[in-house]
Amino acid sequence: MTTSFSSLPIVDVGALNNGNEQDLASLSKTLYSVFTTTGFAYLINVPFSFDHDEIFQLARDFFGLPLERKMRLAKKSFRSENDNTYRGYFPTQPLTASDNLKEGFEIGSPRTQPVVQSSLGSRKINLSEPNVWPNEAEFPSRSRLEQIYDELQTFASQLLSLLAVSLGKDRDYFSSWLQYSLSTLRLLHYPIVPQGKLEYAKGDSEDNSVKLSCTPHTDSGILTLLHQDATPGLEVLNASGQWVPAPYVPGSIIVNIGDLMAKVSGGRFTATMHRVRSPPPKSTPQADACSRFSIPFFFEPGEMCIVRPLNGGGEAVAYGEHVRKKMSTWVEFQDDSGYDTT
Ligand SMILES: O=C(O)CCC(=O)C(=O)O
Ligand SMILES: [Fe+2]
Repeated sequence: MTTSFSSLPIVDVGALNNGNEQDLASLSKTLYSVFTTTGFAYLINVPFSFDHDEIFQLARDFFGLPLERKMRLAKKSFRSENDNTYRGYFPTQPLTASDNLKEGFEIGSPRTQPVVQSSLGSRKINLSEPNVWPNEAEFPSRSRLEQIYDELQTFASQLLSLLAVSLGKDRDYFSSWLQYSLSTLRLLHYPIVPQGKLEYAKGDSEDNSVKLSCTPHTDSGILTLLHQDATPGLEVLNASGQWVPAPYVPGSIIVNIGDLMAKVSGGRFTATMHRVRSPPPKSTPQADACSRFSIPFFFEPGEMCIVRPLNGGGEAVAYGEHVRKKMSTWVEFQDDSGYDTT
């Protein structure tokens, strides 16, 4: 259960670099405490070869491509002649999702994954399909993004080991989950919403004039590592029903628990609801436009990984089934021929 927190805790993960056993044990306890209360935290001293500026420059480079080039990478639901169903680009959908106004580019594992035929059947979405990329000349950063994917996967796996220990298991308890992991690195861009097109959040008792670019949700997987830029917007729901802002803290990333890990922990860890407010509109035509970029990394097990609560209660489910069920609520998997061409 979440608590009535008023800000997110900041956790120093430097112990993962120094490898000191006592520090690691203490970090494991801290993570347990955070994930059983807020479900969300800032992490500092993260062990990456890239910094904030570099990763957001890559996102700006991608979204700066002409729409027609990005649409060549669009998922089949947006461009029927394309083969990719799960990885690739999705455009903004102002007609069906004006309170979810975002474009995105999604990358799975850089390594080829075996297609799980038995789970594919007649289904439209192939969770294990290869990535699609712009050509090298228009976007030379493919290998850098693949490297970033791998670094995020390694770091998330280290956190998972600490979570296993915090739940009374061996460090390697969840390792088998990660064969053919479906983790997704998602570049996101929330454009400025033109005045007059702003959608109001429904049933928001706290403030009826909230404009959203990403509706309230929990993430599906094990945990999410989020890079966000300095444009505010992310808000996290506390136990009192208040939306607590979670703006960028310089040098940090955010971590939050997904549904899967909440389930496996028998409800001890909490998958906390969050949403994103629309970037503020330009106050005058001369004012600087300040659209928002964010880069979540959804850390996920393999499609066939069987997930069951550690305490033995509840039903066992294959992760692929869990994620397919959840997908029906994701805006980028709802067809919309009226994608934004502006
Ligand atoms: O943009 C953000 O800050 C959060 C995005 C998010 O929650 C998501 O994509 O699941
Ligand atoms: Fe999310």
